[in-house]
Amino acid sequence: MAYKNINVAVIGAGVVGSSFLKQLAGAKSQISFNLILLSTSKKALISRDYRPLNLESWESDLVKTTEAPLSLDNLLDYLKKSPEPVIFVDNTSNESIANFYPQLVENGISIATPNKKAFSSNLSLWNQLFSGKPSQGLVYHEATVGAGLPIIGPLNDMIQTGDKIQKIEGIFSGSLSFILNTFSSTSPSDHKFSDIVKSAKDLGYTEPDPRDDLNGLDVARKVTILARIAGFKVESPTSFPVHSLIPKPLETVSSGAEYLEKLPDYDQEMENLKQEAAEDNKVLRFVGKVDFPNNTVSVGIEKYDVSHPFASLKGSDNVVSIQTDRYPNPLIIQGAGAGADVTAAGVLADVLKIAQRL
Ligand SMILES: NC(=O)C1=CN([C@@H]2O[C@H](COP(=O)(O)OP(=O)(O)OC[C@H]3O[C@@H](n4cnc5c(N)ncnc54)[C@H](OP(=O)(O)O)[C@@H]3O)[C@@H](O)[C@H]2O)C=CC1
Ligand SMILES: N[C@@H](CC=O)C(=O)O
Ligand code: NA
Repeated sequence: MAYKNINVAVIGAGVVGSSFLKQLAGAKSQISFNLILLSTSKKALISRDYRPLNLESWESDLVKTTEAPLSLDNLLDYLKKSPEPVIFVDNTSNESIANFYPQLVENGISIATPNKKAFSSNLSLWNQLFSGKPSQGLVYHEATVGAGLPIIGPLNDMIQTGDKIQKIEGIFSGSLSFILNTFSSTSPSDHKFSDIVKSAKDLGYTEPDPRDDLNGLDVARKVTILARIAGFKVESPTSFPVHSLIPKPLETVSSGAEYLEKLPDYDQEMENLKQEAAEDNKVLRFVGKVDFPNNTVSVGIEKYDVSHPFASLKGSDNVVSIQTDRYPNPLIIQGAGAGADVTAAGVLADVLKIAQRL
C-alpha cells in the first residue's frame, strides 16, 4: 500500500530516458510514482487531469500522439498546478532546459537529472540551484558523473562531515574509456580508432553528438562538478586546460555525423600516439584531475605504464580516486561509467531519494 503519491514529469526518452521509464515502471518502493508528462523535442504525452499516464505503453502512445511539447513557461505552469509534489526528470542534454532549473526549484519543483549542463556552466547557476533555501525544490544529479556509480553522494557526505579533499583523479568518460581501452590496450589490438568511436556511439556511451566527448568537454564538465562539490570555485569547464582528441580540420564540421564520416582520414594521428606510448610500455588514457595543494584542474590524454591500475580498465568503466585528510590512501570507486541501464538506475535512485524527503 503506497503511503505517498509523487508525480513525475519526464523530458527525454532516448538512451537513458527509455531505460528510466522501464525502471520506473518496476520501481520497488512504497511510494507511488505517477508519470504525468513525457516529452521529447517533437511530441508530448500530457495528463491534463494529472491522472497517471500508462507506463507500459508510453512508447506506442508517443508514436500516436499529435500533441506538441509545452514551452518551458507553460510546463512550469502545468507542474505548479499539480495536486501532488512533482519531480522533474530531465533526461536530455539540453542547455535551455538546464538554464530553466532555477525557475523550477524556486517554485518548489524538485529535479533529478543526468544532464551535466546546469552544474557545469557558469558558477552563478550552480549557486542558485544550491542556495539551500528551505522552500526550494531538491536537486539530485548523481548520474552526471560516473553514470550510476556512487560518486557525488559520497563526495557530498565527505564534505558535509568535515573532511578536506586533497586530490580527485580519474577516468570520467565511459565513451573515452571504452575507446582507449579497446584502442590502446595492454594486449595487442589492431582496431582502427574511427571504428571504435562509431561502436561507442552505437553502444549508447557517447553524448548525442560524440564530438562533445572527443573534445574533452564532457570530462571537463564532470571534473567541474566534482571540483565545485569539493569547494574549488571553478568558473566554467573552459576555464582550465582541456585536451581535445578532435583533429583540427574536423573541429568545425557541421554535424556529429559528418565528423564520424571523415574521422577515418585521421586514424594515423592516433595510431602514432599509440605506438609512441607502446614503445615505452605504456597505454593511452584520458584523465581528469583536481589538485587542491597545487590549485590546479586539468583534463587530457596521458600515458600510463601497463602495470598502472588505469591501464587494465575494461569496457566503459570509470575509475575515480579521492584522496582526503581522512583517506590519505585514496578511496577508489570503479565500474561502468556509461550506458542506458546504469545511468537510468542512477537517476531513478535520485528520484527515490527525493521522494523520501518530500
Ligand atoms: N548515455 C549515457 O551513457 C549517459 C548519458 N548521460 C546523460 O544523459 C542525458 C541523455 O543522454 P542520452 O539518453 O544518451 O541522449 P539521447 O540523445 O539518446 O536522448 C535525448 C532525449 O532528449 C530529448 N530531447 C532533446 N532535446 C530536447 C528538448 N529541447 N525538449 C524535449 N526533449 C528533448 C530527445 O528527443 P528527440 O529525439 O525528439 O530529439 C531524446 O528523447 C545527457 O545529458 C547525457 O549527458 C549521463 C551519463 C551516461
Ligand atoms: N558521454 C558520456 C556519458 C556519461 O556521462 C561518457 O562517455 O561518459
Ligand atoms: Na554517479
